[in-house]
Amino acid sequence: MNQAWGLKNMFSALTSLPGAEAPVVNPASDDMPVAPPRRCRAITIAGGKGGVGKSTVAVNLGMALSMAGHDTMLLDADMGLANLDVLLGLSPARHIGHLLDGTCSLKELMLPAPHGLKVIPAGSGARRLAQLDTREHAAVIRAFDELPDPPEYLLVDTAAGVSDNVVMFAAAADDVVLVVCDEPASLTDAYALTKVLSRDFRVRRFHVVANMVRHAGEARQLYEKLARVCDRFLDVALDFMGTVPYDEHLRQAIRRQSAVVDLWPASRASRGFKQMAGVVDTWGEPQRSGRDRIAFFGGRAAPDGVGKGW
Ligand SMILES: Nc1ncnc2c1ncn2[C@@H]1O[C@H](COP(=O)(O)OP(=O)(O)OP(=O)(O)O)[C@@H](O)[C@H]1O
Repeated sequence: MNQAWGLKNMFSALTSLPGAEAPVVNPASDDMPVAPPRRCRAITIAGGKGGVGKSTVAVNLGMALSMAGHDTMLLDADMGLANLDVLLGLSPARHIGHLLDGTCSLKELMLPAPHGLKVIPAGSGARRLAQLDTREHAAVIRAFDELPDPPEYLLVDTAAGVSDNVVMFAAAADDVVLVVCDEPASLTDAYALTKVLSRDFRVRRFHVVANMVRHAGEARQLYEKLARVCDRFLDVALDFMGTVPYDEHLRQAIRRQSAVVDLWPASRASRGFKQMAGVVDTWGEPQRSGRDRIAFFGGRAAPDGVGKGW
């Protein structure tokens, strides 16, 4: 089996509720079918370049989805340099490393954030975590299978660059969001990531968020620049997902270790995040299922050396 394709379907499979395809019979009414439970939609937030606002978008889009009544989970996949817990003022006692060494479950790792958002912290300052191999990343992805009640949305915040960590989580997700801002390196790095994901992992669709936008028209220009070069050289489709204006409220919210959508819901940035949450809500359920592909990682023991010296 092509590994990339396997992973892509795996993530969807592992975050799907058991029995998601089959109509469920309501026990109260003998044979009256009820709607099957909704599948989890896994959305990876990437961008290539550091500092473009990936974590900011992940936290605020995640909380905007929660505020809109969606069961939402945020996974910090910036292993070794985690910062979502800091952005939200959370104090994790454990991290993904403890999940990998088997000393806690995904559910035990989960931290509650405001408005019902759930956060899975990655751990900071552990070099070993920043060097997870393919099997270890796969084990993290597989751990979602343990969740008896997967969320409606799983947002995955990734690191900068095109490391294995970033491409595995992006390739495994249902959607990839590219966060860009008006800096030449942001567009070239976003293009490089798009190229790797499309060429090596067959990711064909990307959603673009223009961040730190300072004037009307800048967001569209950014999107069009990236779309033009991708159209010319890659076999991908890009859609424009939304805009976050440059907004000092965001920096103040970070200093107060809170999400701007929580502290200042009427700010310009918050309005951008809420619009984006509305866009995500139109995507509906992921089409892919592939529960049978769970066997791809099934039965693998914890990789050697995992959990030593976090
Ligand atoms: N729309 C915005 N308006 C003002 N400041 C912003 C905006 N978006 C992000 N920032 C600021 O830019 C900085 C970088 O943001 P963030 O940490 O989210 O980027 P990142 O892409 O996740 O970075 P890294 O790759 O290093 O993890 C932060 O100080 C954040 O407050």
